[in-house]
Amino acid sequence: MKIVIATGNKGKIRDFKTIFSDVEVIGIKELLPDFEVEETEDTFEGNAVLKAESASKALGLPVISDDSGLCVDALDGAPGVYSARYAGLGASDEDNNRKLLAALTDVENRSARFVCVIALAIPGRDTRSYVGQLHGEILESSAGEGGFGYDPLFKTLQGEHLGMISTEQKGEISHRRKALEKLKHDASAFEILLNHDGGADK
Ligand SMILES: O=c1nc[nH]c2c1ncn2[C@H]1C[C@H](O)[C@@H](COP(=O)(O)OP(=O)(O)OP(=O)(O)O)O1
Ligand SMILES: [Mg+2]
Repeated sequence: MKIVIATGNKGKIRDFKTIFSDVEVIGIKELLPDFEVEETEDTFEGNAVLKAESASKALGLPVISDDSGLCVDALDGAPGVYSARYAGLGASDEDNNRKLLAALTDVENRSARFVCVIALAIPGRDTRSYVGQLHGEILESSAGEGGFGYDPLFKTLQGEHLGMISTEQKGEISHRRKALEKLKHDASAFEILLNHDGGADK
């Protein structure tokens, strides 16, 4: 079984591979090295749909995408859908993390949540999407080397530091896991996603 994911983010692909241990996960760049989609929508769902539909159309196959980010209460939900470009276009995770810590200097309310929207595009069908969230807080400084993106700055409500736990542990609790569970519960759609040949012969 194979699943194509319309993402160029290696951290997301690693998360998906861990969560889907019994399915082969293929990043879109393995099939279409130049795949890029401009994220022009102002919601996670909107951008997730853009990415999934564009990849599905290009391949003629069912595809999932992931649009995700970090919403900080004290910043009115920022960086939100702009999480990847918070410190500017082409910003690194380190640049974004530095900017976030600076924005929260002396801020007491550090509550935040990760949001993940997975869209499933199937040729000839309406695209569906599934949301998962993980609540927690932003640390005063980074902790651990694990994960990707904003993980080293995040502690869950249950006290797990995402930069200090394994990919397997993150895969049990993450916003990405929660969105995927919803997709799995949409059994007929999930069935179609799994029962195709993920472009291996293309
Ligand atoms: O579990 C996570 N742990 C830490 N950080 C995370 C996570 N999930 C998303 N994030 C951050 C990374 C990036 O700054 C932004 C996603 O932006 P987003 O546009 O969805 O992804 P992206 O541009 O890296 O790859 P792509 O669009 O090809 O899927 O949120
Ligand atoms: Mg992106």
